[in-house]
Amino acid sequence: MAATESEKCKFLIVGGGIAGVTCAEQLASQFPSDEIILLTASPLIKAVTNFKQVSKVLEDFDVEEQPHSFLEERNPNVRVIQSAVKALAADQHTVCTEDGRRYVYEKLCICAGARPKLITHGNPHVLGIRDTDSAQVFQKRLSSARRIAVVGNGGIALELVYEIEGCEVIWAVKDKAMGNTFFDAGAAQFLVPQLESAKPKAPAICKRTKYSTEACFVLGPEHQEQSAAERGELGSALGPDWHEGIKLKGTKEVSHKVHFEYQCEISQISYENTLAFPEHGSDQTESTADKELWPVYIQLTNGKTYGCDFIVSATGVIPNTEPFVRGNNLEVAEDCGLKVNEHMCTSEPDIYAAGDVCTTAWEPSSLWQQMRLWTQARQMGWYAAKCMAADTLGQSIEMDFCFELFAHITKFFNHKVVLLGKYNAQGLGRDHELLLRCTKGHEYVKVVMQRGRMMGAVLIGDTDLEETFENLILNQMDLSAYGEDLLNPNIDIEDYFD
Ligand SMILES: Cc1cc2nc3c(=O)[nH]c(=O)nc-3n(C[C@H](O)[C@H](O)[C@H](O)COP(=O)(O)OP(=O)(O)OC[C@H]3O[C@@H](n4cnc5c(N)ncnc54)[C@H](O)[C@@H]3O)c2cc1C
Ligand SMILES: NC(=O)C1=CN([C@@H]2O[C@H](COP(=O)(O)OP(=O)(O)OC[C@H]3O[C@@H](n4cnc5c(N)ncnc54)[C@H](O)[C@@H]3O)[C@@H](O)[C@H]2O)C=CC1
Repeated sequence: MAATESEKCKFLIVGGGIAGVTCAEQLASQFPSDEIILLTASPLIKAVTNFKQVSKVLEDFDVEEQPHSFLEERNPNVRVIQSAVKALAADQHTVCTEDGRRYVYEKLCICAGARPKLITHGNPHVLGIRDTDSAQVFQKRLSSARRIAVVGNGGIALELVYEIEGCEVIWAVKDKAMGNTFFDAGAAQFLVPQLESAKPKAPAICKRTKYSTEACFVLGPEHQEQSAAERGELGSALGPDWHEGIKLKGTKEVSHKVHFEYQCEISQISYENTLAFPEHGSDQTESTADKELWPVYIQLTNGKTYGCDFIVSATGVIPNTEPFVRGNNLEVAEDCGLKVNEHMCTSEPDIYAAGDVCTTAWEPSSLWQQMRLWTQARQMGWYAAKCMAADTLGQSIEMDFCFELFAHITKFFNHKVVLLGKYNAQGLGRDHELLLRCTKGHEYVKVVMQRGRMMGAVLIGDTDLEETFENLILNQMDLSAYGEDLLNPNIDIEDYFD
């Protein structure tokens, strides 16, 4: 195709992450005689394999990072083109890519994901982790580090502070307890002792989504200092177990050495040898009183200062919307995601969005909330394809059942973690109560009840309760009569409700 030529297609998908690939595959199976074009900025795509519906809403699947040919071989009517979208003209149904090509679509699904929302940009001492490339840069910098600072209190920070060995970690946490996006102070208290002991030799086996990559963790010279994101390239997001097989080790002979600084943020960053911060502002802990020189210094809002080798900003994500929003009437939410309605449609005709790039703007079920996670990226990609197909065929479609109940299975600090419904009583106001069961080092079970109904649960450890609780939350049965017996370990709760 000549550089100025346009190519027409019925379905155009942008993004080779889970959302885009799932959307393309679903459309390919529904429209076997139409070509589906998938445009992606990244050289590899994410393929979902071994998908199993474990229960009504819990899913289990593997994710593999694969070359484009893998998707084309699985779906002969999908063509993958590696080129980043530079502009969208929604009124002309046209997308332009960085290599000067134009694609005229009938229906477009934007699945461009997100990138780290760093505390500051352009600072070589502040790293974000998103894709294989940025993980490689992090690993390389860590290998020569004595002390790093981690800022943020969500998924990435939780994983890092547990996985890093041989390096002191200063963890600046905005909240009163760690892990605020996933659990409450009680669960945090249950998990903290894991940081004070050495990591077990073998990781706990936890049946849940697995991640593997074809790309090996060997750095080319061009990757040594800068991540692809810093070079303006956009890779797709890592997922569960991304750190397995990578050595996350610094220069010291320690297992875990995490120093918590709660309820504070970084207020200032200063560079090599400048020692810009008055020492009287620091407390005289081992960490702050030392006279070692560091490449970078952080000042916290609690007045303390620390020197470190670099800082990891694990402070959430920002959706990749710029090339799509410019010049169009796409509505954008407060978190910068493309707003989508209950049919995954944006505010522009024939444009859909799914995964991390979008923000759900429909009235959600009382037991569901959006979180930028793998499972939701897959579900949205799949459902967006169903909606695109229904609109093309003039059919109606109902919201998929997966949006009825929030469900997430993951692993933190070598424990299986299951989150269901309003697991942190999100939006329930004061009108709720919590039931707790905890065996130190073994399991932590928290149930959120409202007017006798189960609204959510946090299950840490091998509790085996997820399916039963999923059912109890979904059927909204009045459980007042059972009281605290709901969590009585001597009662087989499954028999109760059979
Ligand atoms: C370190 C890390 C660990 C995680 N761990 C978990 C976990 O344990 N469990 C979990 O559920 N979730 C986890 N997540 C979140 C999960 O990975 C994401 O929510 C999910 O992968 C998002 O998928 P996506 O397809 O929406 O976006 P992405 O995977 O980001 O894919 C976006 C795609 O769009 C392409 N793209 C972007 N802009 C353009 C453009 N202009 N033109 C063309 N292509 C473009 C990119 O190249 C990429 O292929 C983790 C995330 C990170 C960063
Ligand atoms: N096991 C899992 O399910 C995992 C999921 N993920 C996902 O990957 C994505 C990226 O992960 P994270 O960056 O950890 O995002 P996150 O959204 O999970 O957490 C961001 C954290 O940063 C804090 N924060 C925001 N701005 C801050 C600031 N200026 N100073 C201090 N703290 C600040 C927030 O309060 C929050 O605690 C998320 O969508 C997350 O859900 C990541 C790792 C593991």
